[in-house]
Amino acid sequence: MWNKLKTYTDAALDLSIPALFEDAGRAQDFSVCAADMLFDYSKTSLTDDSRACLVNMLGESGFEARRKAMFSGEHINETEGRAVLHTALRAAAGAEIFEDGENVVPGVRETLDRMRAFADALRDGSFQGQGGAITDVVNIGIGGSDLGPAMACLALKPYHDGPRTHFVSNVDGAHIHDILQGLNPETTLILVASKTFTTIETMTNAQTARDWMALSVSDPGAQFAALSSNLTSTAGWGIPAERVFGFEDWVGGRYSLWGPIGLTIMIAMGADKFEEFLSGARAMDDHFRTAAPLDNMPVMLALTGIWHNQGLGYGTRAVLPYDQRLSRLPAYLQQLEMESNGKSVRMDGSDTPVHTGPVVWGEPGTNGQHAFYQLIHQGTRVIPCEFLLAVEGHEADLKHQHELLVANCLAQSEALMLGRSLDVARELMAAKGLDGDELERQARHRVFPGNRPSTTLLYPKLTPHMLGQIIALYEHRVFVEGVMLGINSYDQWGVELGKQLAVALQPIVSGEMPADDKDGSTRQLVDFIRGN
Ligand SMILES: O=P(O)(O)OC[C@H]1O[C@](O)(CO)[C@@H](O)[C@@H]1O
Repeated sequence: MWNKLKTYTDAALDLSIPALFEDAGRAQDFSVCAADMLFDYSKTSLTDDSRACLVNMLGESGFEARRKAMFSGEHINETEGRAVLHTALRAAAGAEIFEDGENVVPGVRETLDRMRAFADALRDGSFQGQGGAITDVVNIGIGGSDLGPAMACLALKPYHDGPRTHFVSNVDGAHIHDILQGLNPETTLILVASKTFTTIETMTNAQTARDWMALSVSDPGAQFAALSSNLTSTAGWGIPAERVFGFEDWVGGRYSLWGPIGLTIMIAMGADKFEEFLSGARAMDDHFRTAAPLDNMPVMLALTGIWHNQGLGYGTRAVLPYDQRLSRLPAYLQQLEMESNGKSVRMDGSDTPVHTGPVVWGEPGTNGQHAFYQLIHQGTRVIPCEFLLAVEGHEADLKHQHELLVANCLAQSEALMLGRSLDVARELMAAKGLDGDELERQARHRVFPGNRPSTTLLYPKLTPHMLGQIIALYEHRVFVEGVMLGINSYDQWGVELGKQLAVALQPIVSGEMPADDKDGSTRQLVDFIRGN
């Protein structure tokens, strides 16, 4: 399958992206409009033929059957024997989605109703802390139990009208110290967010929070709630069932913000707005399962990614939101994409013949422009850039700033594509009065190679509904890329080894055990740490 693509990628290396726009219809032909969004991938080297090849490869990968299998609750996470049904968390009330013969939607809606009642009680003050109404909520979780809700809470700040929300993830005591420092234990609620309820960072931080609270209130446990699928452990931790919000093992951690793990989002902006967030994701689900490939935004986002990474060998992908409130989106996508598609063995146990997921990274624009864009424009590596931009900001009184933001975003994709030729650079230097060798030397530094690919996702405004659409778009992109690669996007065995070794190293670090059986480097590090 991958050999077929090579014919087109070889040819693409000589293509001029600007020249492709001699076709007046290119911008429109190489874009997808759906659900009020525009995804423009025309500033890439994809052509009708290479795109058709990718669409054929998609068909050959068994994509349609796999998509159906996912939405209908089959156990497509084969290495863990689980269904992949995060889409059920945002299904409409009354929908029917079966897993092992049981319709899971009533259970999902029941949990959402319980979340709503709890969030309402916190927001209207009927749930009281030991010093009055809850003013602050701290979500203690890591990975998927942190990145999603933390990203979404920040993204939807204009909609916050509930208690303040905070996130603690790192086992580094500095994190919880700095967050708790400013809070009143009598009016703070702790949400322990952990699918497994065994993650050492989260359980350690939860204990620290309980100790902190016990210094000030008589019943610290009364201000704790749990978001988990391990109901035995939450009970063992003394959190009463009415404050435990559970979910099933068919929700992967990095896909879990649509249910109980999203409780912080619901508390911050209210259950109705949370429903709008879910409805956005649902709209993207409906689009993804019904639209033909060329009109299907997640599919085309994925095929563009495959073209750049597996096709042209560009190993990283920059995600560049021109939207300050999406500043945690790159970190969130790092887990979503790299934990999902960072594999090297296919479903059947064979090695993958091509690279799998790219390195995903990024920062919001315009900040990134003043940091790493230099390398993107003039460095030796080609880095496909994915711009995201809202047509309208929330700050009506700062419209001129939004216009500047928009202009910057468009300018970057234009500069990446068009570049600046040596002739133009020479003219610039001549206009500065240079000539001869010095003109030539200085001009060369001012050349931009151009022909650098980017895509742009435009959306009207970052509302709860729109954020739901955007996140679901990326979730489905990961799915499509995973299917084409033939890998399981829903396990994460690669995180296990380090966790096990950390447990074994802790008594060595603390000096309870010798480091004798460790390698020379680890022994040296331990000696240095102990010696200092
Ligand atoms: O929600 P839990 O079970 O604490 O897990 C947290 C995170 O840890 C991981 O298992 C990786 O270590 C992620 O997949 C997950 O999101």
